[in-house]
Amino acid sequence: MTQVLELDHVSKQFRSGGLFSNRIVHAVRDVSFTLDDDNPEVFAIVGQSGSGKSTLANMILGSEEPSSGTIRVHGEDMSNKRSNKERIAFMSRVQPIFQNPFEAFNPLTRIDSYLFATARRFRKAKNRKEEEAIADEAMQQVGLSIAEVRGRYSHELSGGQLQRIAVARALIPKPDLIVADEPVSMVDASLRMSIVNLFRDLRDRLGVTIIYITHDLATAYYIADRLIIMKSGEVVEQGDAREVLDNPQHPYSLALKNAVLPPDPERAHEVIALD
Ligand SMILES: Nc1ncnc2c1ncn2[C@@H]1O[C@H](COP(=O)(O)OP(=O)(O)OP(=O)(O)O)[C@@H](O)[C@H]1O
Repeated sequence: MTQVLELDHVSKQFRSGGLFSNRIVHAVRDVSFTLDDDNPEVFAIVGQSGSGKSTLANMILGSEEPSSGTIRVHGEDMSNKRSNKERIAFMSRVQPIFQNPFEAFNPLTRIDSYLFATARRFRKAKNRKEEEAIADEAMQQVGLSIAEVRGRYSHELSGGQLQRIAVARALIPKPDLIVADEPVSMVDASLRMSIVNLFRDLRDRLGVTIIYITHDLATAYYIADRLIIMKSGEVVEQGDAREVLDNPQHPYSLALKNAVLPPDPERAHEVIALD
């Protein structure tokens, strides 16, 4: 069995409070998990603000180095990959979706040009016709088309549409892992369900593994196959999402569940829509 991603005792410390401060923040402590290649899943990383979720995401995306431990993508240790060619090969396999779709797209740049540039960079599109075909294929995967955004700018589109376009852009390199950091928290509540459903759909149709990072147990319960719950940088609970959330063992998971999930968690989707 091969692994899309393997975290092996990964930790990250930051020095906080300036150059001469000795205060150390343990943002991530000794986190290990694996995501198998032949079993695409939605894997949720759940925790409240400051629990270390984004630091973990940044390390998986290669934008932060672990202080200790190893991250392997398809068995390769990412910390050795330094050349531009190696970076592009890595990025084509692991793609990010960020929290704020309005920040992901420059207001002065046409939306379609982002998709075309990604098609040139990652799929070697040689002319506009090839760029259009690749961009349209990705847009169709998220229920849109290139015709709908041609010549338009980010302020002309809703947060929900922009987040779908961000997903389309992430699909262009044909990744096998998408790391989505709080992807619905800035999207209108009425559109959240359609975005979380899209992740499940991509898992099933394209076999993409999704790391879904959230503070929101309701969406995690609704879409995740497995999850880890983080507190102060540590994994306090992990396993099958339904099993963990139906019967949390750690007091923190229990408190989190009582705070956000309805008494009947099968109705989690109602909370997501009404939030
Ligand atoms: N570059 C940094 N320098 C110093 N401390 C940092 C840095 N990045 C994160 N931290 C600290 O590490 C801890 C974990 O932060 P992180 O952003 O990973 O948490 P989070 O769960 O993603 O929270 P949020 O949802 O608010 O982003 C916090 O105490 C944070 O202040």
